[in-house]
Amino acid sequence: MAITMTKLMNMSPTMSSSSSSSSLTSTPAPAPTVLPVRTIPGSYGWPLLGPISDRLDYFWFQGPETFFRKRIEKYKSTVFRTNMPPTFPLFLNVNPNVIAVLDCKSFSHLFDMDLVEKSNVLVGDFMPSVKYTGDIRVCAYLDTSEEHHTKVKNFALDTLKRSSKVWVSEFLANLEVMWNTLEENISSSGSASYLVPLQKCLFNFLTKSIIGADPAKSQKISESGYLMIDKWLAFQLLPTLNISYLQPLPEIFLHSFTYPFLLVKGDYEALYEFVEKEGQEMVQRGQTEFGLTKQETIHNLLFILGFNAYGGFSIFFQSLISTIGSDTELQGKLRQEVKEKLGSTAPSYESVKNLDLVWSVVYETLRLNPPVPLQYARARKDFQLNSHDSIFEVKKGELLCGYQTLVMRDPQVFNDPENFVSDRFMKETGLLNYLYWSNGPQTGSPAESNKQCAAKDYVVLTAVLFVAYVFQRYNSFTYSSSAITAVEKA
Ligand code: HEM
Repeated sequence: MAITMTKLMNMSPTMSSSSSSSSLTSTPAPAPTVLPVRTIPGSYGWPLLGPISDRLDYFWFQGPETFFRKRIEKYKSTVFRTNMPPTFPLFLNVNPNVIAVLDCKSFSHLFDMDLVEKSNVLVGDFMPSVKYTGDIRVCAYLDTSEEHHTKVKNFALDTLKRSSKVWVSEFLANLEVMWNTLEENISSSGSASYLVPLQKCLFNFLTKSIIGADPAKSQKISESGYLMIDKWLAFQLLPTLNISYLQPLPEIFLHSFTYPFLLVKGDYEALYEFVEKEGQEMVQRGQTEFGLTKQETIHNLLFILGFNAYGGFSIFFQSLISTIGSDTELQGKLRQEVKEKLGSTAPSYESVKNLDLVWSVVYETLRLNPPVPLQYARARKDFQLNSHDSIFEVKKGELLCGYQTLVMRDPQVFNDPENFVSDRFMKETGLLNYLYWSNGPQTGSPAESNKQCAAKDYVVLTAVLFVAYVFQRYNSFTYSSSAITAVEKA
């Protein structure tokens, strides 16, 4: 077992309540060791030159993973100072200075809302223009101390609860359309790129479940709603997105300035009008039950639908499909479990509960490929930050930056951390305390008092339903670079 008692005892106090249920902590633990206080290593470099050199390393010469790994090696520390893009020359009002936190223990400080605040730091010190969200700071940019966060987070949680009546049926119905399309394309062209059918499936299912509106009611939205959201997301996030090919063109044209909202204004207004007209029940509920204005309700619903849900699932399902699609042995095991435990019973909340390997594979995919790899939070006050081996002094106002892709490979917590171990979460259930993809432990509960993803449980369940559906329908499928090239029906 990878986690020793001493290591668990030394985890941050932020882990206390959820960690205590871990099966790994059931025996008395030895007293925690006293850690040395260290100055945070690393530097921000010369003004202008330091940030631009770090930006070029991050996007071009090294890429995000090597960028962080090289600095861990250089400073012999998982906590250090560095710069994060976007930076100079045209981001003069963005401060790129951060403290990187790259192990499970230091990263968990990002969840302690007494120590950190999350106002406007969703993607770092840089914040896309509020024009993209109707001049409103939507939920994900609000700190827990703001009254509006309480209102909107509770609205989001309530929306999900209400959507649960149709969540599974809508998802399965749209999955059927997706796989029918893929089969037709394989028959006609020998191969089927899955991105567009997947995004159409996600857009339809999420719009019906979250907004309570049927995209089919508007020809424009049903044909290109998913594309409108893709563009809206891309223009907001371009300065922060890693694009590894065709360098230096991305550095010059995509990472050097912000893109005006004007480029997607027409699309966003069409989506707004659609929600206003077809999602009346939800729009009304936001106003009467949660005290939001009509505009606040619609812009928040659009952000939850487009950014949180559609954006998150689009990334996550691509890694789920490629992970399972590239491993025929794993497909055999999943098929066997689904056949034995589910048979021909339709996948539902209840019927998928005992698919232990499927759940473990979903968790392991989230561990190795966290869909939202970067998380930020600002120190609310001066405090001491612990890594596994040291204590560091953090000053009020400093920005912490966690890169989950490395945090989720913390060798102090995970055995064989770099490799995909399909049954990892079947063998060690206590590990769910250290699965952080949702900006909180998988054992935590999203609430108004924290910034954990409102759909923490829905996301995992939806992925389990996806795998169960696929292996009820097929014995196997063949995957090759973003395409399905063959399916063998069950
Ligand atoms: C695979 C899909 C998803 C992923 C990977 C994901 C991931 C995340 C992450 C990492 C955060 C925290 C961001 C931060 O503060 O740094 C977050 C917040 C949030 N997510 Fe999700 N999410 C997904 C799906 C959804 C869905 C389906 C919904 C709702 C229907 C949702 C609603 C929210 C909301 C409302 C917040 C803001 C929480 C707050 O401000 O307190 N997410 N999500």
